[in-house]
Amino acid sequence: MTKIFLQTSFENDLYKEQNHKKSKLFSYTQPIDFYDPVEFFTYQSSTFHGKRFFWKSSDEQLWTVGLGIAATISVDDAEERFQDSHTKWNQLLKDANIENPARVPGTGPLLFGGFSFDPYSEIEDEWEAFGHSILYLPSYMLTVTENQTYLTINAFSNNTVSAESLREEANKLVQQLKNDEKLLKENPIKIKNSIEIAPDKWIRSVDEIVNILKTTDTKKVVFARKLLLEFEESAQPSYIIKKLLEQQPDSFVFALEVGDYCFLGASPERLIKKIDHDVLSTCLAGSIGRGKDIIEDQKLGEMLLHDHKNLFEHELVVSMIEDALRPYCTDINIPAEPVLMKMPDIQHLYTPVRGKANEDFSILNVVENLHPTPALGGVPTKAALSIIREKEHMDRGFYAGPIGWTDYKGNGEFAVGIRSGLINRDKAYLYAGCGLVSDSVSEEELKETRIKFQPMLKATGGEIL
Ligand SMILES: C=C(O[C@@H]1C=C(C(=O)O)C=C[C@H]1O)C(=O)O
Ligand SMILES: [Mg+2]
Repeated sequence: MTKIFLQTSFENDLYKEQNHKKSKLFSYTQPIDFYDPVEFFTYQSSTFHGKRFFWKSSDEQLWTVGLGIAATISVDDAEERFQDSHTKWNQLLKDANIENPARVPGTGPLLFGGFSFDPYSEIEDEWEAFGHSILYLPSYMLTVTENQTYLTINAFSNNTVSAESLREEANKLVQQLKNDEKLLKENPIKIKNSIEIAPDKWIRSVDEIVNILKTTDTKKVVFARKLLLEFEESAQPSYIIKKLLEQQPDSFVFALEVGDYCFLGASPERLIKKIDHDVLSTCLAGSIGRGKDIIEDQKLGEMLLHDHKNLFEHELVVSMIEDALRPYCTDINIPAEPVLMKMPDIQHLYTPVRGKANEDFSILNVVENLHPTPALGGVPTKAALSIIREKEHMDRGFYAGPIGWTDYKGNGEFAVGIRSGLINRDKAYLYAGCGLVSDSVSEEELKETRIKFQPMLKATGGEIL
């Protein structure tokens, strides 16, 4: 039987063209019985630790989990990261031998990964392993969609790999999964310390920025801060993922591991989704807390829907997303007024943007055109980014950057990596930001970031701030 190379072939190796000169990608997908995605993520964690990803879409239409790395696409030139990733992905797929009879979006060869918020930021130690972009083609991938579970295996070989040998490999794995002892029991994570990084200084910077917004043409700046958590022991991402799924059922739940680092979170904000010709982006900006009962909750919601400051924060996002999608879409449809999106700790103003992809649409290029929207950057983008660089004094890394997947058919979905944290053994940084406009009040914005820390704090068993 022809030898096939599974996760060991490109382990810890960047995708280099010469490696793939002779070897080509063999990909095999088959439907299997349902298998729990979090259990799959935990399967043989000593082997796959550091080379895994997890994704659940906010509408629960797609779950995908990757174990092991068949290839990594990362790029040297941060400025060209979207275009270069797109080109390398197409090269990798060019002579690929793909067996995927069902051809369901999210199955077959698929890249999962993300991009840093700011390609010009200086990378701090904690984000070193991620660089400015990282996309994995997994060795083994589980997809749950449309009430069916699929297993995909990707491998490179210089020889012809028969579908038969990949099928055998798949069957072997299915058998092992069935026999696997379920490991997830209770959440053992305990927080030792939680330290907000310089909140007083952050408040002073907010005042300075608001002053700039009052006196210049800059209209909005999204300003973020971080919080350090220290755990009693190393925190396993599986437990945090499990909690996020339980506690934030309407969010995207994502995790991306690079060595001993795991970037994960529960984001309510879709950047872009494309399935066949259908395109969906969402504008999410403008926030208020949840009430302690239905009456108070409705009152807060009504206030948000009519609040000038929040409507302005929101409107800036809608018009930018419309402009960014126009070159790639026809039939763009945008409701005139936002509605409420209620998450467990917070409610937001929400406007969906729909369209049909034209022939110029390619998801990584559209992500490039959209990122950063004024929900994460500001207006005008350039001025806002330079204020963020000057005042924030932290490396956002992948926080607020695009995170998601694209398959070999060009389908895909990216969220923005907010309500998130970077876990490294017994430490984590959590991130939260908020849209500042000229009538922002710094104390209120601090409160808003405190609410935005809650999903990750609760999932790690932390105290409510
Ligand atoms: C920046 C964050 O959230 C963004 C800012 C919002 C706001 O200021 O109202 C709302 C949703 C997000 O677009 C975050 O959660 O860290
Ligand atoms: Mg806000």
